[in-house]
Amino acid sequence: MFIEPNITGERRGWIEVICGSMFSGKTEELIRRLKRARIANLKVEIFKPTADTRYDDVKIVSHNTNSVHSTPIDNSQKLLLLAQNVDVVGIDEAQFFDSEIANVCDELAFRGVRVIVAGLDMDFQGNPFGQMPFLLAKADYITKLHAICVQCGNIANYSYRKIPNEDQVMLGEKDVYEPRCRHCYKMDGAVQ
Ligand SMILES: Nc1ncnc2c1ncn2[C@@H]1O[C@H](COP(=O)(O)OP(=O)(O)O)[C@@H](O)[C@H]1O
Ligand SMILES: Cc1cn([C@H]2C[C@H](O)[C@@H](COP(=O)(O)O)O2)c(=O)[nH]c1=O
Ligand SMILES: [Zn+2]
Repeated sequence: MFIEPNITGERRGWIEVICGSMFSGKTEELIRRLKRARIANLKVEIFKPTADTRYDDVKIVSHNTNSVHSTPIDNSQKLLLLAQNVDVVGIDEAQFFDSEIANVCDELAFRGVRVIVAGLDMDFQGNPFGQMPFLLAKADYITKLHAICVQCGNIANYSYRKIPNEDQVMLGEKDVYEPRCRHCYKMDGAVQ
């Protein structure tokens, strides 16, 4: 479990990235860390991309219906304006943000903000998703989570798409995706 660094005195910023497959618990872990920051009386702001309308237009919602209020934004630069005088910034579904998201998070961290980012490291084809590789490169702390493979019960690293659609972006839940381990992901031809 991630334990917050114990920093006293001068405010210091950093970037935490929470990654993994769908259903691995990224949103739950993001919510857990943000709630703890609020318990510590820190000023917290939470953002998600406007593209993510799956469960709710405004809230961040985990697959087990845990939720927190967030601000949807269509451009990562808006974080620099909206996150002024904030101690902690939470960002969900980071894979959907534009090419500046990693630089924006870096700038926030240099300003002294604790930035907690959650996102899919791989798309359904097992390729790096969006700007996640850049966020992972700039992160001070990385947590990689795993779901349970619905086929065999081992730990799952992949998000298997059950529907024949080649677009990288396709919003969905259990109707479209299932978490699978490497072996079960390969079994159904997801790897050539
Ligand atoms: N196959 C699975 N493996 C693990 N968790 C699952 C699975 N199917 C459903 N869940 C539920 O999903 C929750 C995690 O949801 P969430 O935090 O939204 O994940 P993520 O953001 O990584 O997609 C788990 O606590 C569990 O209740
Ligand atoms: C693998 C994969 C996923 N997506 C979409 C599906 C969901 O709407 C989100 C992931 O949400 P979660 O919080 O991680 O469960 O991303 C996609 O568009 N393309 C993909 O390849
Ligand atoms: Zn499996």
